[in-house]
Amino acid sequence: MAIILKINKFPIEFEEALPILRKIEKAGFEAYFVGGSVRDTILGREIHDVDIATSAYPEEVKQIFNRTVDTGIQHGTVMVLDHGNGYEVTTFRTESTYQDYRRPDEVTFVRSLEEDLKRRDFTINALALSEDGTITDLFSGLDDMKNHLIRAVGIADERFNEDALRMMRAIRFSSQLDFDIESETEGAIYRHSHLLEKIAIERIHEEFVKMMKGTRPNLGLTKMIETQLSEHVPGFKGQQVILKHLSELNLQKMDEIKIWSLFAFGFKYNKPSTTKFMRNWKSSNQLTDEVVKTTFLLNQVQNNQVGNIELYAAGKIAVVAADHLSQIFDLAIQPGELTIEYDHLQIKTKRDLAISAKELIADEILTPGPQLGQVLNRLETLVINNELTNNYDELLMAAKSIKNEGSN
Ligand SMILES: Nc1ccn([C@@H]2O[C@H](COP(=O)(O)OP(=O)(O)OP(=O)(O)O)[C@@H](O)[C@H]2O)c(=O)n1
Repeated sequence: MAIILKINKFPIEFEEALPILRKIEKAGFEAYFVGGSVRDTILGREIHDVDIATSAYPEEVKQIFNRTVDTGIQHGTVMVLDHGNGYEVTTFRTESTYQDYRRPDEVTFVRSLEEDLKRRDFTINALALSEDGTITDLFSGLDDMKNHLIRAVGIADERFNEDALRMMRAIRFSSQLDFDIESETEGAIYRHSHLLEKIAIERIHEEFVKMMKGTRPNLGLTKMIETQLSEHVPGFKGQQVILKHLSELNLQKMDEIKIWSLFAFGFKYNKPSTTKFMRNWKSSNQLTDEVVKTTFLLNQVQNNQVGNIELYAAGKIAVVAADHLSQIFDLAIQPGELTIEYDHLQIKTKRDLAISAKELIADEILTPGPQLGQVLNRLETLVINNELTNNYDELLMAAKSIKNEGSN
């Protein structure tokens, strides 16, 4: 069994950060790379943020470096600025500080790496990498990596009690890495699933989307149902049958709009219920708007009600999303059909009309007032439906006759 105990070549992100580790060590403290970047390096995945853990207390870190920012000093985190990069350097600590309702003063700083690794969530996230490439693996994280397992550090119930979001993180990692959840850990998620309701929805949202964008979203969704976590997130309660059905669809390559529309359409939501669902997940207005449009368009596809007006109202983003989802839900349209039809529309917004309000006034066809708006709306509809060509002269003539119709 080949266990890597030493890394021979650091990825560039670590190379660049090595002087930071060395400087801390030179001052007489310990310092390691920790967390996701170590995990992802060993797995050969791209790394994001380089996190450093140290035995130096925050005030000591600040003395070692010239340029630091107190990004989270009460949690023990100081940002060290170096050649345009910022590194989070965090003092070893025992308490989990992840729950928003915890007061920062509950954090206990310690000098021991072991104490720090012990309070981390999963064995694969509890590895420390030192400056010479040695990996400290106190909880068989490397074995678990080899066996593709997400396993809580120590007693799973304790880890989830410290921070219930970790249950969603387990499922997210399972989907991202295509790992299974070790059975003790999975059992603890099942027993503690209700604790998820204590967690800020924004944090759950983030993990949920990462899970759905992972390599195995189907696995993630199935695990959410099996562990009952799905019973404790907005809109999913009591929907196991539908969720199970959704978990069997092809969920690859979905962006956020498609992800949320998948559920809204799956739950047979109309416009107001989709909006409510999105609000409950604390989604941005922009995302909510696109999801509402996509879901509505999918309903129209299902009911065979899609014409140019519907495509125009939905807009390109929703049209593309609905095209993809129509295939996933096996609705009776061809791949890309909506997008092709949308692209053929003569205008995509009112601004594309070949005549403007200003020009109608300048040509003395109309004067400012409600009738002007009505005529423009009418022209817009006629052009969308290809009953008129979007050309200045044709629109001018049409505007005249619409006006005359109105005054007769
Ligand atoms: N609820 C949490 C969140 C984080 N951690 C620890 O803090 C590290 C960094 O956390 P974070 O940056 O949130 O996640 P990563 O594991 O780095 O994963 P990713 O970058 O993919 O989000 C984790 O690896 C883990 O050791 C934890 O124990 N419990």
